[in-house]
Amino acid sequence: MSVQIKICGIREAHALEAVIAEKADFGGFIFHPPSPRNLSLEEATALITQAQGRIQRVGLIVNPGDDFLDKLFATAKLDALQLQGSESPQRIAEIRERYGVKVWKAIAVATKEDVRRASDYLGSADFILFDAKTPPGALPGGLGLRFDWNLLADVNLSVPWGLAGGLHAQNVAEAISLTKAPMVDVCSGTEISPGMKDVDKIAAFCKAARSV
Ligand SMILES: O=C(O)c1ccccc1NCC(=O)[C@H](O)[C@H](O)COP(=O)(O)O
Repeated sequence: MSVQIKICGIREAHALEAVIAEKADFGGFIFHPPSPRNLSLEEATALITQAQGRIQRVGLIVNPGDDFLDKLFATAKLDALQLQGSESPQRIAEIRERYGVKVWKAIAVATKEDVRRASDYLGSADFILFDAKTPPGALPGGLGLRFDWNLLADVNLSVPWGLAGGLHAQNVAEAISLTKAPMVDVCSGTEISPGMKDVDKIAAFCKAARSV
């Protein structure tokens, strides 16, 4: 089976059309006000409706409270929620149960110990995304930083997983060959500047990921 692809940080209708045209598997929509890719509920609802039945829609959020999630799920129909903060396995189980949505957990990786932390989420998360750990005080993702892919050499999880962090068209094939990641996630590697997607970079990334 070929690698699955998620293009994250979609903000514009034409970028979403490009992601769908390239047959990416997942489109990511970010709800995090400090991010240059942040969407209002209104903006997100338009994109999520445009994407319905054409690509799986993943909402990305950091340590969300129920107030925000209640509003989000009242307006937007997401296929999965990606949690990028310090959410505990208990909180993930709670969100899954309360909203009846698949929950992905992003694990911030700098060391082997970080990779081992993924096992804490088996039984609560539906999907594990290994992403690069970012510096204290910085955004928890979308910075184009990568980690040592060798840290994933013996990953063997009972849930699906993916690789993120600093991927782009020029390195994604090597990353897949080395890690055997079944899914790759990219944000800044498909942009000309933070939050501005580029259709040629989206196409090049998808082509390179499928070349392995
Ligand atoms: O992208 C953001 O702005 C962002 C903000 C807050 C939390 C997470 C964020 N992105 C997470 C992603 O899923 C990215 O695709 C992932 O971190 C990889 O980003 P990049 O290294 O830029 O490809």
